[in-house]
Amino acid sequence: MLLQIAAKKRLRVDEARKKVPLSEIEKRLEQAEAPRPFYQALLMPGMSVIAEVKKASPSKGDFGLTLTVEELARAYESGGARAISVLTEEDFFKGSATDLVKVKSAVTLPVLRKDFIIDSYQLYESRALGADAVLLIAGFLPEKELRAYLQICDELDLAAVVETHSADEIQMALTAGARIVGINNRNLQNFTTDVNHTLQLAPQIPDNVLLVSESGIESAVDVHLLGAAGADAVLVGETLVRSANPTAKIRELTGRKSA
Ligand SMILES: O=C(O)c1ccccc1NCC(=O)[C@H](O)[C@H](O)COP(=O)(O)O
Repeated sequence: MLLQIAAKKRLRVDEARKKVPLSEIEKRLEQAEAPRPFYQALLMPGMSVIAEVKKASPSKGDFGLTLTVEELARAYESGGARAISVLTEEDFFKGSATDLVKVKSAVTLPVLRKDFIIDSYQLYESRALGADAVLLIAGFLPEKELRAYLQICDELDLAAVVETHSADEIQMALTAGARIVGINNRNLQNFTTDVNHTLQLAPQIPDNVLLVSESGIESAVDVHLLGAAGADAVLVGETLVRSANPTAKIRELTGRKSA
C-alpha cells in the first residue's frame, strides 16, 4: 500500500511541477505571510491536541463527514485544539490542497499539511499554500534526504514533524536534526494501532525534542498515559471525525474547556 501511495504521489508531484514550476512558487513565496507558530503551540503547558481533518483512509474507507472542512476545523478550534492537521493526499485519503487553504482561512490556529512528502518541491508548495508545518515520514526518506528537507523547512520557516515507527527511525530523525518527532502508533504494514507503541518508544526522545503521539488515540485515558510518558502532543483523526460533537470530544480528551 505504501508503495502504491508513493507511486501515485510521484505522478501527482510531477504533474504539479509541470503546471506550476518551482520558480513560480518561489515568486509567490515572496508575498507569503509569516507562518503561524506551530512549534510554540505544542510547547504550551498540558497536552496539545493536533486535530485532524480526515475524510477517508485506505483501511477504513470514507468517513462520511457531515460538516464542511471549515466547519470541522472551527469545531476543533472551539474545543481547544492547538493546531489542525489537514490530510491533503488525494487518491487514498480524499484530501486536497484546497482543503488546506480553506481550513487555514477558517481558523487562527497553525495548520499542518499531512501528506506523503517525497520531493523537496512539496515543501515549497506547502509553504505557498499556507501550511505552517509539514509531516516528513522517516520510513519514506533516506537520512541524507531527511536532513536536506529539514534544512529547507528551516529556510522556509516551516515547522516539521518527523514521523517514526521504530527505535532506528527515531535515531535517524534525531541525527538528521528533527526538533519535533512523531511516534506513529499505526503499523503501516497492516494498519493496526496501539498507543502502547508510543509508551515503549518515548524514552528514546530527548527532553529538548517535542514528542507527538500519532494515531489510534481514542480516550482521555490514552491521552493521560501518553502525557505521563512524555508526549507533548497527540495527533487525533478518526476519533474526532467519527464523533457527533468534535468540540466536546477534544474537551473530553484533554479535560480542559479551552486551549
Ligand atoms: O489512517 C490510515 O489508515 C493510514 C494508512 C496509511 C498511511 C497513513 C495513514 N494515516 C495517516 C495518519 O497519519 C493518520 O491520519 C493520523 O495519524 C491520525 O490517525 P487516527 O487518529 O488513527 O485517525
